[in-house]
Amino acid sequence: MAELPIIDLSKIKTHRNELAKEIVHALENVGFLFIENIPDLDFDILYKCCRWFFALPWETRKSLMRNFWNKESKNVYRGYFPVVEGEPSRKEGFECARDVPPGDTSVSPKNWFYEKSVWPEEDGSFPFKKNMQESYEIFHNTAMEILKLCAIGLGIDEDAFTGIFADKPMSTLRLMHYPPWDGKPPENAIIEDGRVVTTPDHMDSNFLTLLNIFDYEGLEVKNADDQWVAVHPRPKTLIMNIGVTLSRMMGGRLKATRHRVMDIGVDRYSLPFFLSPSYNSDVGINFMSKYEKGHPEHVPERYGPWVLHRIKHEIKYFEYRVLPEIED
Ligand SMILES: O=C(O)CCC(=O)C(=O)O
Ligand SMILES: [Fe+2]
Repeated sequence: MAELPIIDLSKIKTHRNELAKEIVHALENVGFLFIENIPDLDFDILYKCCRWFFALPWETRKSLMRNFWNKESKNVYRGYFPVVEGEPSRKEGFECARDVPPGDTSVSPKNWFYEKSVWPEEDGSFPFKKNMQESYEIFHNTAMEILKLCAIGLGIDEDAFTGIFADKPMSTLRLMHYPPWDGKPPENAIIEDGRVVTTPDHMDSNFLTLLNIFDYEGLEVKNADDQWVAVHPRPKTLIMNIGVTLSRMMGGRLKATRHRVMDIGVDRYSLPFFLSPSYNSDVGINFMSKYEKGHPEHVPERYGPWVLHRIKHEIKYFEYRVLPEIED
């Protein structure tokens, strides 16, 4: 695979069916694509958000740390997670989301997936919270437009997918910083050919990911011939892939492609938006049988419990295996 397919969103009104077919074709084959000409998205602001946050004093980052790493914190899920020595995933991150509207009593207080985002104090020189909240909404809207195209390309109702995000999506906007290894990397970060990973081989668990890699190399995806291929950054372009949730609903017809990040020897920043359905929405298998005859019967399944089990007990990435269970 040479380059990833490129979807030009400036054609969204004029070439709707064409784009829809291109997206579905890309998801049926490569599973990764570039998205360019995204309305309203300011890549310079996104980069500034990364640089601003990770330049904050350690004490400030620590005060936003999840409760697992800082017992003085109340936040379990949102906020800051630190670099954990000995992990093959060498990154610190900051995660935020759209808060549930005040007074919404439909969410159990024990359901930490919906806890309020925590924010660092600002001195007025850079509107970090405002930029992050606005960017979250731009990513969300972009994802909804893409999912409409995806449905059109599959020949089903345009809103077949968007409905499960209408009420309280569990999406996350994450800033990431990969600092260079401090000395020798741990054995579990060294792969077959002696090279070093900073995010090991994985598939995303959520529904769809929109990723910014700025000007950084390092991302690799596995192609249909089972070869790792480098994704070179393109200016002002997002990388899109789907997660296991959507792939599983589609019986594997749309591909959740394996990917990893290689050590590039210097600080690396990236910014993924992990689009995730609402906790109670149905992401069960055989989704297409809701729209077409000839598929095995759809089996309803709630997103929240399914994804918690997957990230905590099956995948066990360091930032997720520490999460508590949810009784609901
Ligand atoms: O940092 C990157 O380029 C990709 C990170 C990634 O794949 C992830 O966080 O799921
Ligand atoms: Fe990923």
